[in-house]
Amino acid sequence: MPLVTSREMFKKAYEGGYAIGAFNVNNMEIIQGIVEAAREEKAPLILQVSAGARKYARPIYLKKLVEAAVEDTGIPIVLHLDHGEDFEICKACIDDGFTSVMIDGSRLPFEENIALTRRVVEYAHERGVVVEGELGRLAGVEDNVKVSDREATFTDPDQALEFVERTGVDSLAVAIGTSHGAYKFKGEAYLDFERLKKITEKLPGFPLVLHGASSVLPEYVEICNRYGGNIPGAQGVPEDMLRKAASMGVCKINIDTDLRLAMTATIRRYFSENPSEFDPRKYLGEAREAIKKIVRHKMRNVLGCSGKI
Ligand SMILES: O=C(CO)COP(=O)(O)O
Ligand SMILES: O=C[C@H](O)COP(=O)(O)O
Ligand SMILES: [Zn+2]
Ligand SMILES: [Zn+2]
Repeated sequence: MPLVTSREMFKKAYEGGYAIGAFNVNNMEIIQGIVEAAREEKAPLILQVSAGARKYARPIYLKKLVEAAVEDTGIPIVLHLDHGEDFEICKACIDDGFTSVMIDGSRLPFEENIALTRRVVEYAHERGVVVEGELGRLAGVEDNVKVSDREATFTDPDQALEFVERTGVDSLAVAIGTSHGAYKFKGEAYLDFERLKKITEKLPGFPLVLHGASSVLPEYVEICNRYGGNIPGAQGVPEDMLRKAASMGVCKINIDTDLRLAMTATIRRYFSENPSEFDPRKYLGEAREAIKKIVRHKMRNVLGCSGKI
């Protein structure tokens, strides 16, 4: 099966009240860990590539690795651009064979976000590619710009409807209190489910996307810190909140930080317990296993997409 778009996946996910996991990829071990999990869970999958990932691995390497994953596993995989900041990067990815792109105009004034998103949608749809837009701003570090909690603005439900109608996007990332990275909440975790409900009511049947959805599992934070790391107070989105979001029109749930933490915790522990080992295959192999384990857990116990191929 070749790369697919998310159109059918989202339709089924919406109707079934579950979400598809969108996992960020940066190298071979991460890709292999994720796709092995998806294969064993029989789960549809979105692999997403950020501008930073393209810069790190170089576009052709990621593309070829994902192609290998598609050929090797035969599962439906979407190749998605995460947080495309301008028309040019979206065009480059579309021309390169991506089946989905995100144009992130959320930093722009409403009208400019609409104009930019509309332009990407026209280019993408002519080529059979789907587009995710974003309205509202997440707190935390995004696009290399620090957005303070104060400036973060949640998605307005009326604007969401107007945005979708005027741009023709296929899915919409909304801001309801999540943020990127490992420090999502200072006190108790809070997501604005009332707002999510209003957005869903304005856009019935329309797939929504939740960014910044890592749970920052205490187990991995603890291992990082025990073996020389220094990430005190890291906190993510509780998994039952993600389950709830998935039952309320959120069809795509973005996870990157949890994979980074699992990988780093595993490698830190390996180095500490095996000081004389220096074969990268040993520690990267364990890191790949850790990624597979956490992705299987997410699919089966949180997103609900296991067995949905
Ligand atoms: O939203 C994300 C990628 O677009 C990832 O969010 P996390 O930092 O919570 O993993
Ligand atoms: O949303 C951000 C993702 O976690 C990707 O992060 P990155 O830009 O460092 O690759
Ligand atoms: Zn954004
Ligand atoms: Zn994001």
